[in-house]
Formats: sequence, C-alpha cells, structure tokens
Amino acid sequence: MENPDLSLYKYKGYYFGRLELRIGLLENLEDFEIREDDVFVITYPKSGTVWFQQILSLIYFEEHRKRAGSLDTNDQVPFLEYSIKHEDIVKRPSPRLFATHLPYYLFPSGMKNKKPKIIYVYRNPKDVVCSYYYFFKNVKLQVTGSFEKFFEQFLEGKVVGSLWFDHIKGWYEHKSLCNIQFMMYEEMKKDLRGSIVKVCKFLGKELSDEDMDAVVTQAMFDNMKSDPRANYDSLMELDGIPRNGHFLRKGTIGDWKNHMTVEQNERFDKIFQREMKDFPLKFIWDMNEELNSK
Ligand SMILES: Nc1ncnc2c1ncn2[C@@H]1O[C@H](COP(=O)(O)OS(=O)(=O)O)[C@@H](OP(=O)(O)O)[C@H]1O
Repeated sequence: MENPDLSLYKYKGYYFGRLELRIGLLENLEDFEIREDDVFVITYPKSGTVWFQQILSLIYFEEHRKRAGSLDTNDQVPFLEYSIKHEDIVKRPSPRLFATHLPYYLFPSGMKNKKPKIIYVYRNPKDVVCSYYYFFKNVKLQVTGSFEKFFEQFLEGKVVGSLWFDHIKGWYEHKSLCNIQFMMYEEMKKDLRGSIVKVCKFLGKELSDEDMDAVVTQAMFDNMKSDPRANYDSLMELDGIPRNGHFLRKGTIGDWKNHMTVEQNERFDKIFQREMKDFPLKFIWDMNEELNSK
C-alpha cells in the first residue's frame, strides 16, 4: 500500500483522509452549531454510508424520489468533514442532512442539548475490511500491497476511521446522551422495506405506500448501481484517472469468506471476542443467518 502516512491525517488521535478534508471545520468543530432538526448518518467507513445518503435523499426530497431532480446524493446529504463539492455546508437550509465518519468524542458537543437525529449504521467488520481493501485498491488506486497487508493495517487502526472497535463502542456507550437509532447493514440487506419503515418512524416521516415503494426500489443495490445520482461514479472521474472498480462493488454479506484465511479469521474472532465482550448489538456474518438468531 502507498505510504499511509501520506494519505492519512491524524487529528486528536483519530485518522482522517487527507484529501478534501475540511481542516478548518475540524479545528473548530466545537463551534459548529448543531440545529435540533439536523439529521446525521454516522458510520465507520464502508458500512453503508452511500446507501444511507441515497435513502435519506429519497425520503426527504420528492424530486429525488420521482427522479425529477439531478442532484447527487452527495449534494443532498453532504459529508460534514470532507468537502467533496466545496460547498458552505453551515448555511444549508433546515433540515440539514449530513453524513460523517466522526467518532463520538470529536462530534460537536452541541449535540447534547440540541439532540439532532443520529442514525448510526454498522456492518460486520469482516465484510468492512474486505470492502475497504477493494476501495483502496480499485477506487483510490492506493493499494499495491496484498489483502494480508491491508488486514494488518486495519487491525492496527491505521486507516481512515481508526479502529473499528473504538468507533462503534464510542457511539454505543454514549447512546443515552444522543437521539440515536442504530441500523444494521445486514438487516437492511435482508429486510430493506422493514429497515426503511424503522428509519422513517425514527425521523418522524410518514410516506404514502407509493412513495415507500419508490424509496425501497431506488435503494436496492442494482438500482443504485445504475443511478448516476447515487453510485458515486461521477466523483470517481474527477481526476481523470480511469478506475477498475466502483463504489458499489458487491453489496453483499459474507464476502469475507472469499478473502480471509482460516488463520486470519481465527485471529479476527479472538480480537472481536476480546473487544466486543458484553457488547449487546447483534452482528450477522453470513447471508443465511437469521436476523433473530442469537
Ligand atoms: N444499496 C446497497 N445495498 C447493499 N450494499 C450497498 C448499497 N449501497 C452501497 N452498498 C455497499 O456499501 C459499501 C460502501 O460503504 P460506504 O458507502 O460506507 O463507503 S464510504 O465509507 O462512504 O467510502 C460497499 O460495499 P462492498 O460492495 O462490499 O464493497 C457498497 O457496495
């Protein structure tokens, strides 16, 4: 892999990507004024951010739902800490919708009084590491090393988002201070409609059956992949370098089985058991696993 020190920016113990990072905003995050009607989708990278940018765009913007608008999901639900479209996000009209990978401890503390709506999307970390590897290899064109090497870097937390374990635990342990809904990537995959209904309830949004159908259909993997507003392909062309890969790669559960060796898997399980002992949220590792099984 390219020297990670060049592509990473460490700030207060957390790794950000250097490219397009709003360093000014980061250094003044405490002054970032949270509004009560803000909505944040918070993720560790490769856990369903783009998916949720599309879902929120579809829920909130009729023209997006009706395919009348031409704005990308990234325009509708911009990243807080990355300036992909160089927009002044602070002045956006309410309700402002944001995506972010921020850890709990860096999030503007105004959240504690204003209680904006936060949706935390999590995904089983074995699939996260595989998705992440391909993202760097095919999209960012930054991995020249093996999966094995990237796997080690992920376990060291020397990637954007730092340690996966710290990110999810940081948010979960402070959930009583936030107005937060945890959403599981795998549950969305298995029951997209049910997941969107749950999110609408949390957001206080009532959709007609017809609108709900439109949201569900356009949030499906294959439909998103062919939707230029939602597949991020246009962003990939910005620097003129052709990409082999796509942001929307496989969108599945259990791809880790095609990449991790038995030894890597056993090691991962040990670390997971140590780090996530007594952690109450459920994880799904296989497409055939039932949502309600323990
Ligand atoms: N609709 C839908 N259904 C299922 N899966 C989906 C969907 N949209 C995005 N994805 C998958 O999410 C993975 C990318 O994660 P993120 O959007 O969080 O990436 S990023 O952090 O914003 O770079 C990436 O996962 P992989 O395919 O495993 O690489 C995307 O394909």
